[in-house]
Amino acid sequence: MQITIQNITPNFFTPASSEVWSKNFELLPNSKYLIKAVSGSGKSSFFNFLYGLNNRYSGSIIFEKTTIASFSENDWTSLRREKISIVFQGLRLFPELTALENIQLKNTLTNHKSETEILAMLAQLDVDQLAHKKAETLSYGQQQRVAIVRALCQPFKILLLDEPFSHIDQTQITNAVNLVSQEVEQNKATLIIASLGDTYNINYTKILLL
Ligand SMILES: Nc1ncnc2c1ncn2[C@@H]1O[C@H](COP(=O)(O)OP(=O)(O)OP(=O)(O)O)[C@@H](O)[C@H]1O
Repeated sequence: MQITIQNITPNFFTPASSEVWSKNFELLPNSKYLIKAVSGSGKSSFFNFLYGLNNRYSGSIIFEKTTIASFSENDWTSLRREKISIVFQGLRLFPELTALENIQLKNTLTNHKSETEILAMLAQLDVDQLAHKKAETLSYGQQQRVAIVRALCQPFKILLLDEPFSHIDQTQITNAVNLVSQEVEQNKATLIIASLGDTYNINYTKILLL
């Protein structure tokens, strides 16, 4: 899904000059982007704008030909079920549910993956043995890997990952990047990763400094 950004600026803080704020640019389907940000420069705010959780900005964000400011809550619900997926910086797993229950809660909305496929993805990130453990008992790096798998358990045209690998070791980052890349290509999606510095060895269409 093509995303057109037209001159957006947050209303609740004054951002420093960057390649995102107050600029016009497009994010293309089948492409990978890195938002390389300084802490506090607004990358989580930018993701919240794209995910429809915050509309306190001037300018326009356009999905294909429609400005997202015109979407109703119902529009957002169906977009978040079938078109746009996210790993939040804070993950937002349900602590009392197991890793697998967290994933299935999302997956059952569209029955996107079978349980066998979900367990295979968890195995690819070396957390399959934790499938039946409560999320709150997992380390942050293990929770990150569960949240990544959860985000892949729906159809999507846009995948937003906010510092998704910050607590994961290099071997597992490589495995996670491979899994994410494979799913992004299958979905012909736009991948947008935010990071404070690491580039994760991904061949980006463009790196934007924020
Ligand atoms: N609800 C809010 N009300 C007022 N100011 C806010 C709000 N949310 C964020 N801010 C401010 O907006 C700026 C950007 O915050 P944001 O969380 O988007 O940054 P970030 O780049 O993701 O930071 P980090 O990398 O440290 O997580 C900060 O100055 C923050 O204090």
